[in-house]
Amino acid sequence: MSQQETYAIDIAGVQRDLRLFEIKPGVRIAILNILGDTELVNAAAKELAQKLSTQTFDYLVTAEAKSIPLAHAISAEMGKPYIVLRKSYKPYMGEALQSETLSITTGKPQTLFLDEKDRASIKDARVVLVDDVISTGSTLQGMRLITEKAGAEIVAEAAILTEGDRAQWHNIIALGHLPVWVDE
Ligand SMILES: O=P(O)(O)OC[C@H]1O[C@H](OP(=O)(O)OP(=O)(O)O)[C@H](O)[C@@H]1O
Ligand SMILES: Nc1ncnc2[nH]cnc12
Repeated sequence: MSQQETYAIDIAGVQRDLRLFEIKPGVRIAILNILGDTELVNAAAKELAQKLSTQTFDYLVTAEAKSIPLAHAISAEMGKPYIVLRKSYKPYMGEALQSETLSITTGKPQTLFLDEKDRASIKDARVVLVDDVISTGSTLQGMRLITEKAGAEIVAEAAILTEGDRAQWHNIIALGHLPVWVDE
């Protein structure tokens, strides 16, 4: 196993040393946590907004939690509203739609909920799905299922970084890619 503890990356002109973390025995990923990192969020949002500028859409859609500031910043750049799929249900969400995910970082199922008011907003709308990192794609798949169930059309999918199997993610609008380190 490599002794490397961090992974250096340039994201939209911002340098960061991402901490390597063993998510399961023999498998390590470089953790990107954009919460609180205003410089990185704003730089990434600006570049992603530029890449999305050719798309005609009504809403950005993201999943709680770490990618919320990214969706907010892209929304501010592009003047388009955003919707957050929540990971716990509150009674005020009414007849919410739900779908199950299993992200690489969490290792156990999580449920995404689309509030009934947001569900009404995206019916027949054109949406762009946004995530901070797309790794196994489980969160992305959950977002796809729930937005399609709500009657939205997905016109693009964007992330700051993709991760792992690069070939899977050639249709994703992204600013870079992260390896996954697997012990021999
Ligand atoms: O492609 P996947 O394997 O699904 O992984 C990607 C997801 O994993 C992380 O979220 P996490 O589950 O850690 O939740 P959090 O943002 O609420 O911390 C990340 O923010 C993505 O949403
Ligand atoms: N490298 C990573 N950092 C933070 N969240 C992630 N979710 C999936 N891969 C991730």
